[in-house]
Amino acid sequence: MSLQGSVTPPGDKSISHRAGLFSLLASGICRVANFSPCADCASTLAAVESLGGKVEREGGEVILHGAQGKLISAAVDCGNSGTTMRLLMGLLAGRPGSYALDGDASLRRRPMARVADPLTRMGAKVSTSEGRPPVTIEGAQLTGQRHELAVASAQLKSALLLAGVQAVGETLVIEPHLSRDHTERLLAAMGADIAQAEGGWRVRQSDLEQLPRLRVPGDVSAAAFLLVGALITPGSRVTTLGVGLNPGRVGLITVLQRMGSKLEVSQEGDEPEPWGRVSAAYAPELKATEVLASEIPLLVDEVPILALAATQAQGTTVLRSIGELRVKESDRIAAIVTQLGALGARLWEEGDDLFIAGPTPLKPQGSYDSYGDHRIAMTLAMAGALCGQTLEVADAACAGVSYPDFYRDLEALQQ
Ligand SMILES: O=C(O)C1=C[C@@H](OP(=O)(O)O)[C@@H](O)[C@H](O)C1
Ligand SMILES: C=C(OP(=O)(O)O)C(=O)O
Repeated sequence: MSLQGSVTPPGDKSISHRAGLFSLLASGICRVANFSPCADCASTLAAVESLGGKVEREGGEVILHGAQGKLISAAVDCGNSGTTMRLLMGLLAGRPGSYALDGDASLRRRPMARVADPLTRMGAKVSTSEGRPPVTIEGAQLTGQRHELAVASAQLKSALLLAGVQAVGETLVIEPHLSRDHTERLLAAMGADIAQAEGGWRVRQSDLEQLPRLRVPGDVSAAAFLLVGALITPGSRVTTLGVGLNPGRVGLITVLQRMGSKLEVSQEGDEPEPWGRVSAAYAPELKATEVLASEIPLLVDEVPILALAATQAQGTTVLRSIGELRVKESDRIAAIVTQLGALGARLWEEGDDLFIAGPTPLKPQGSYDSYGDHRIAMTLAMAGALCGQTLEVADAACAGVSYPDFYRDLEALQQ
């Protein structure tokens, strides 16, 4: 069965989170079109409301009423969403009040000390449970600091910039490798005093004003599953429409092009960020590649689906320094190795590097596990599509964490 046709993926999850959360600090009213319908962004909107922000929904748009930093002390459930929790930590650290942040069993396993420690240096009063959620915050007056991050993480960088925009003095954030810059772009558009400096970003205390309108581009990380499906499934051609093309998010496209795939990208607009269409056609002669540590943040959520593509490429693909994947919704390295391995793929880990030898025909037998991780569930669904069958996957419905209509869109493409 091939994949044929076009798909409009949901609004970008990262940008939707930021639009929702930043309204807590800003004045004005923002009408957001194409806000992501995913469960993670629903957690963000619920968090905004529990902290005193006003959110309305009208004709498919989300209307955010700026709370101007006047928040209410609250216990906030961040669900499965690391972005919600980490960005809120930075945002709430500078607000007067007491806040408690918690989440589901997966989020409770994820590291938060990487955010709590630098915030503490800025004067924040943050406590964690041995570096993990639940997190409590007593708002305090923050002081700007210079931060050189040990990990390239847009969530950590964003938390510190959100603290910095409320802090006395200058805050500088320098990453080991560049990561997505949605926070920097949106803060600048909302009037923040933010600029590039010393290879990172510096920010000063600023009043923020919401954009009156914001149209969220489609989520390229959601599109990625269907595009890779088309590349590896004979006879396929899929176009994804209206997807975000932020340079910090298109690492998968660059790597797949290097592997010899037929991927076409055409930019059609640049508001609020570059966006356009991406088409993929079956590529029978994919070649293995080496993906460098500096490229990983640009495709961090696409590693599972890139690993599936690599099982169909000639030679051994190496993904360097992907240790961050161990602390996502599941240990994604373990999940990829066991689940793709159970399908017959030849892949192994060496330290924080992942090796995938191809091409290997995949042969479904028995049942598979998503570990409750949406990116693993969707990767397994695309492996099934390649094999022309629907795999039995435990908790396949967790795809809704980022892409609620994923199975409907996949089915519509299957010919
Ligand atoms: O900033 C963001 O919106 C995100 C950043 C990434 O996490 P890290 O920055 O922690 O790697 C990514 O995995 C996550 O899905 C969304
Ligand atoms: C890691 C992810 O999200 P978060 O960190 O926000 O839970 C993801 O969407 O793959």
